[in-house]
Amino acid sequence: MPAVTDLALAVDYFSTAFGPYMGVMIGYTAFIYCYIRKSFPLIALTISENHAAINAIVRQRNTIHGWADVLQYGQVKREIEQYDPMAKPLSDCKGKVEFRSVRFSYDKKTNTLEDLNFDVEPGATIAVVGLSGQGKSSLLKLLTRIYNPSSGNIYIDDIEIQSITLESLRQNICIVPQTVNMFDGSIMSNIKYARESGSDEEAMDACKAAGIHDDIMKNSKGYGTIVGKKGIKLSGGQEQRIGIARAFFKNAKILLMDEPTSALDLVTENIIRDSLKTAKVTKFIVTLTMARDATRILVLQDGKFVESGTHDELVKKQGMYNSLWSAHTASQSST
Ligand SMILES: Nc1ncnc2c1ncn2[C@@H]1O[C@H](COP(=O)(O)OP(=O)(O)OP(=O)(O)O)[C@@H](O)[C@H]1O
Repeated sequence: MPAVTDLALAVDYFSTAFGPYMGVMIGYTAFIYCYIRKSFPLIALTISENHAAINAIVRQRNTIHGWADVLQYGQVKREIEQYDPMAKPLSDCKGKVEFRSVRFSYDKKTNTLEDLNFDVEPGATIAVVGLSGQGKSSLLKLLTRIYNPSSGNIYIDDIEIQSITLESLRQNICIVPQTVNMFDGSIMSNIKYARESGSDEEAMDACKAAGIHDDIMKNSKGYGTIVGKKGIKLSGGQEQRIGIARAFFKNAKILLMDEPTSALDLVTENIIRDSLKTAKVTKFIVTLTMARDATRILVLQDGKFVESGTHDELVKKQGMYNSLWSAHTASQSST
């Protein structure tokens, strides 16, 4: 029942921003608008992947600027929704991914990504690394069709992704974003909204794999503990692990992790690394800390791949990856 979830999320979020009466009105209006446009994922995606923008609106409470942000974001979504009317759902996704001559520009003037070519076999792990602002997150946004490439094509299982319905594409991809969105509700509902048909046991297994189960059980109400505005405040690291648990629980064939361990201690990071090694899904990981486990590391500089290989190969090469890795290990040993 994704439509019900979208409606509940819409009402909940708009109520937080605009008060209960306006929130219900705006939430319902937005829901009906999305229904008409056959785009249920719009609200859910806006909320889940653009948590920072929505939270900024919540913090500003009721300002007209907040609305402008929502509408502007909706504009981006509308552009993307102009996909092939003949688009079909992706059935039995294997998780093979291909980028062919992909170029992308946010402003149609400067290229953020240039001529990207690579293949990923099902179940492989790709680490995308580079300095800040080189285009790592942008690459992931193209795969989820938050944006379309300016030119070139992206394929999943040899099917061009613009020929796949947006809903189906996103059902087969799960994302651990840099900032994890928690909504008011129990920990269990925060995990299970990723896949409503999943069981409580599966949710708990996902939490064990993400190293958050023991923390949850320390609360007297366990998985029934309410988080968010009406309940306990989770630490950044706990939120991040809930985000990872959600992704494991969704059990999609392609997993995208955008700096998933930035707020985690070494022990928890190792639990997650072990879980990822056994997960039989295609993984894109944007973080240096986990790059050494990757089947292949792609080093991005100024929107282009400048190096590609395994950790050992790239360390031997003494190039950009080696510099990043040396700086990373030096910073780890000094903390
Ligand atoms: N929505 C946007 N509109 C315009 N430019 C953007 C947008 N998002 C990112 N950029 C620009 O695109 C470039 C690549 O950004 P991106 O976030 O992909 O880099 P990154 O390698 O993931 O960086 P970081 O490690 O800091 O997250 C940057 O110059 C950034 O300023």
